[in-house]
Amino acid sequence: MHFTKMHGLGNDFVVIDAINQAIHLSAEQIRFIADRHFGVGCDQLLLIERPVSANADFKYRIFNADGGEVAQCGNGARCFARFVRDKNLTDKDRVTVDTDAGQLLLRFMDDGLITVNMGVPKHAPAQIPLSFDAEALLYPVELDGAVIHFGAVSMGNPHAVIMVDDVANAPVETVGARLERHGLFPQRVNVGFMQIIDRQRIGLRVYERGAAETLACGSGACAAVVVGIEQGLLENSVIVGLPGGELRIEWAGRGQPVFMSGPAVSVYEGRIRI
Ligand SMILES: N[C@@H](CCC[C@H](N)C(=O)O)C(=O)O
Repeated sequence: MHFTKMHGLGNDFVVIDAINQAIHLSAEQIRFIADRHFGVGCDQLLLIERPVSANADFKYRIFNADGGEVAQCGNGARCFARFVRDKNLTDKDRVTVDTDAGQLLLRFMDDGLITVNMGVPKHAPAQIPLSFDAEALLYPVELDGAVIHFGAVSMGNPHAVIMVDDVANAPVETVGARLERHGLFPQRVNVGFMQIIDRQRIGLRVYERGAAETLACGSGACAAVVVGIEQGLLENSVIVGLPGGELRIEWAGRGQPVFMSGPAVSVYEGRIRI
């Protein structure tokens, strides 16, 4: 099986052309490929397939390192776009892709970055999903006797966002891991730790569902900015500083899509026998 190792701000991917190769991977095989000791190593594995809708160019599927299939991946979407152009699977400047979270529109920009229309965020608890009856700006959760408050939103995948004073020292591994599997989130959750630096800049670290902390999470960056704007703390265009680099996130408010702009890089080509 041929693959390309790619990354978006250090959030790394094994990307596989499943149009020109017959690929059927079990969850166990995906865990093996993603393993950093025995396999290739990656946060997510991406499969590029033929579209399912008449107006789309491709379909892409996303698997976390734990083997679970999920519906949304912002950094993966930019890598998908770079992959289909580099492999001459398309020469379009605007690409439409089917995902399990709906269609995404991707655009190659003159500055070399890729902008993704990440869709309209969903706020109702049932749509996240989150086990609260009523929607709120912040929800409480008790962990080890302490009450923590978080914002929550779906970007096609579930996100909880906790505000911190110092993102470098945020309890990402401990609180992130506990909240990822907390009973409040029936489909588990991605957990972001956001430090507001000013109204146009935040620092963010994300403990990802099915992958633990990554160097960057595109959908997590969108979720954090949406939560910050909803609370009146951020402008409509925000630079998100992640451990792996920066993304620009733009959101005009309720009912509008979120736009994410950032880089996507190919690292090497490889073959693996499975
Ligand atoms: N790294 C991704 C998100 C990947 C999926 C996520 N871990 C989930 O389970 O929803 C991104 O850049 O958005």
